[in-house]
Amino acid sequence: TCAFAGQKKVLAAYEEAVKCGYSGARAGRLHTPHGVFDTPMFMPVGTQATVKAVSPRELKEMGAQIILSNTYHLYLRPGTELVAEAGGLHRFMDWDGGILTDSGGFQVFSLGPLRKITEEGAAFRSHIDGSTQFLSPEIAIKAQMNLGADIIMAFDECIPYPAEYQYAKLSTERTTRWAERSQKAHTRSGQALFAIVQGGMYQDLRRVSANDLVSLDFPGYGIGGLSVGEPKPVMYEMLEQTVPLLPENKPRYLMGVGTPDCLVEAVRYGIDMFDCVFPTRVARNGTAMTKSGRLVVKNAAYAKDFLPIDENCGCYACQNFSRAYIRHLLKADEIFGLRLTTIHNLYFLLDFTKKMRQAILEDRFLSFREEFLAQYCK
Ligand SMILES: Nc1nc2c(CCNCC3CCCCC3)c3[nH]c(NCCc4ccccc4)nc3cc2c(=O)[nH]1
Ligand SMILES: [Zn+2]
Repeated sequence: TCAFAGQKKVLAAYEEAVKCGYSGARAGRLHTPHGVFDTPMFMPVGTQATVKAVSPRELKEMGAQIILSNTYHLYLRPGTELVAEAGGLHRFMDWDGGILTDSGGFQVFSLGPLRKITEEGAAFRSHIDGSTQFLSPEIAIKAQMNLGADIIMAFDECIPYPAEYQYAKLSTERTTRWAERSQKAHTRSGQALFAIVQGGMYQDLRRVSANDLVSLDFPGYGIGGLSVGEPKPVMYEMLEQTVPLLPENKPRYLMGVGTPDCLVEAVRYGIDMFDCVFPTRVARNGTAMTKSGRLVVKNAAYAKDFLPIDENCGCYACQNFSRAYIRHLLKADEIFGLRLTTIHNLYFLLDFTKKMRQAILEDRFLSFREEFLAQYCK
């Protein structure tokens, strides 16, 4: 099971926080069949059963605990039965840490060119061969049981932004019915099924969604329908409305959020888990993440810069190579260049969540947040 046990709540800081502004920040431990993991945590994304350009050994070395994979992609190719025959995702990709799979809801609505949503589920065209496919709560849960992740997600609709109130209401109610169907279809013990809170950008719908899903009693909760183009203050407002309604002793997973300024704000509201393609995606076009913002190492300015991307960074790229060298590799289309920027960006975010955890445990999270935000330009 996936119990959120042994969470350490530093009451003194919270008391202080409550007086000068809400802080639900917490440092917890997540129990799964593949280990006990520290939160807050960033989860590297491996869409097709690989975190692009890095090996499982390098992921372990940089401190990755749980990685993501995607039901939508693996269902289309190579097929989830094949992965089950291979012994499941952990065996297939040689990863013995934690794995979380998304249910495919988001990808169907964001990748699928054609999409028709009914009470039954979602019809879409495969982005690989254009064939017509169909996903429902039952199909998505069966696929995730085949893949064998430690944490799986209920089949949901990520409401687009902006959306009319009426549409958001109907979709959120349907997502709750889909969560119940996901729960009924989930028969694999030792595997945790998280529900996903929706509600668009409407406070009342967010509260109804959270309350309905809490009464269905899941071991953890994703917060969906955010980071879909809404202004950041709106995202924070939705978090403020939603997170306090979720059980304190269960993990909260903010889906698709991955820049450090958003992570530190979300942790303040009580989020424990994050995933985002951002760090690996921008790495592949030569952008490195640093505590003062982004550094486009491909720029001519770094042609003769023999310093590392970040001299205080402990990652393999910063310990051994210069900006000039990495820029040269990227300009020469050398795969090793992408590997180095990816390793740096993943290490940066994994290390950032470790630093937030330490700050929470030492009663200094709010000052950590202030200092970080002062230095980080979006
Ligand atoms: N079920 C579900 N998933 C969501 C996701 C996918 C989370 N990442 C899965 C991961 C699995 C492995 C393959 C990759 C995806 C979201 N991602 C975002 N924003 C990302 C916004 C973004 C940020 C940077 C770059 C691109 C997009 N909002 C999301 C909302 C939902 C949601 O309501 N329901
Ligand atoms: Zn580095």
